Amino acid sequence: MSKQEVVICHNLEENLQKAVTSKTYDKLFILTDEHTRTYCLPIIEKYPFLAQAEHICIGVEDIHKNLETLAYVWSQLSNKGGTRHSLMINLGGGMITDLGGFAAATFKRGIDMVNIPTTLLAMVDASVGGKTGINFNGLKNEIGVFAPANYVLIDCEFLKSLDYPNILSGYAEMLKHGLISNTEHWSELIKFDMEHVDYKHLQQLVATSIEVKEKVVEQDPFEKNIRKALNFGHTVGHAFESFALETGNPVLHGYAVAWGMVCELYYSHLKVGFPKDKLRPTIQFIKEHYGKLAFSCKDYDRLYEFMKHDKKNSSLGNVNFTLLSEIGDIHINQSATQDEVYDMFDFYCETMG
Ligand SMILES: NC(=O)c1ccc[n+]([C@@H]2O[C@H](COP(=O)([O-])OP(=O)(O)OC[C@H]3O[C@@H](n4cnc5c(N)ncnc54)[C@H](O)[C@@H]3O)[C@@H](O)[C@H]2O)c1
Ligand SMILES: O=C(O)C(=O)C[C@@H](O)[C@H](O)[C@H](O)COP(=O)(O)O
Ligand SMILES: [Zn+2]
Repeated sequence: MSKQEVVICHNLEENLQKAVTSKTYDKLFILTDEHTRTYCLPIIEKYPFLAQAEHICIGVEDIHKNLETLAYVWSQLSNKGGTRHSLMINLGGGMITDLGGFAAATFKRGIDMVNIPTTLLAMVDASVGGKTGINFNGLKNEIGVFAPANYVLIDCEFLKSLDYPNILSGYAEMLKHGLISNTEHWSELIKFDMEHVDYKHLQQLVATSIEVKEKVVEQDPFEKNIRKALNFGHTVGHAFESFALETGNPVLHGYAVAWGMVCELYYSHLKVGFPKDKLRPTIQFIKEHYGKLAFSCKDYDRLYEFMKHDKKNSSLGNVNFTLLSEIGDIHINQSATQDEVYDMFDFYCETMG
């Protein structure tokens, strides 16, 4: 996988111009969803070098991260004269960078793309590292490819119009980066005042968070080994997310990851000795800020069924976890029996109230 250039922008116009003139592109496409078309597109569409760009807009959030929307984007690229020498600019959150990235990676076997993430989650996680895809068959990211954007342009100005639940959602992935990196970063994240967000300080934390992800991706771009660390919290988190979507109460990805981390930290404590003095404050932070997902023991079988489809598994029936014996001490390819998974759910229900 070729390396992507991640730029923390001080002048987005200049950085984007550099990206779109880095090669001779015959056509520029800007992909937005209905919200980023309203809140984010006005910031960039006035740039003179984007005057002739074609616009494609899709519906919002994960219910649209599907095959139908993907086919719509492909048809727009095709009908509006896209060629292999066109450039796709994905302007939005993780839904846009995942789906737009997959559309660009597959249209005419792949065209160049630039990600301009506009949510906290997409800045620290989704736009970086090359995982693209769509949900399919009720499962998260079931279809996709690894395809890094040529450039990722980070501008925290976009966060000004983002609602608080989506700030929290992105913060959950930052917390994950804290847990898999080092105590200093984790502790700074746990102490951060989420009720009165200091955006300058947040910007510094964003830069550190991106570095954590980039370092892991550089070592293992195709998730054969250590990249599984970035999936911490997701074995259970994706099951929670798919379950919530299926039962008609979709939740934000980061919330599902935060709740997934409660289960996986508990299991880390049992299986590899993650220390209690870090378990408690992390769970407390998640409980205070993210509330809880409502489910009962009647739902355990369904949740377990979702977990059997996790991409880290090598065969159905063997659920693969990434665990932590300390902050930054990562144990990949750990497994749990069905009883152990149900014990995690019991712990979750008892602890989260
Ligand atoms: N590829 C990866 O490595 C990776 C990593 C993490 C998450 N993901 C995926 O990312 C998706 C979640 O991404 P997300 O949390 O960014 O959600 P999202 O893209 O659905 O955006 C959340 C909401 O915020 C709106 N929005 C975006 N930017 C805005 C802005 N600046 N101002 C106002 N509103 C704005 C969107 O329209 C949407 O309504 C999930 O599908 C998840 O699976 C992928
Ligand atoms: O970049 C990665 O690797 C991750 O696992 C990051 C996750 O936060 C992200 O949600 C990713 O899309 C999950 O991938 P999946 O392979 O479990 O679908
Ligand atoms: Zn995630």
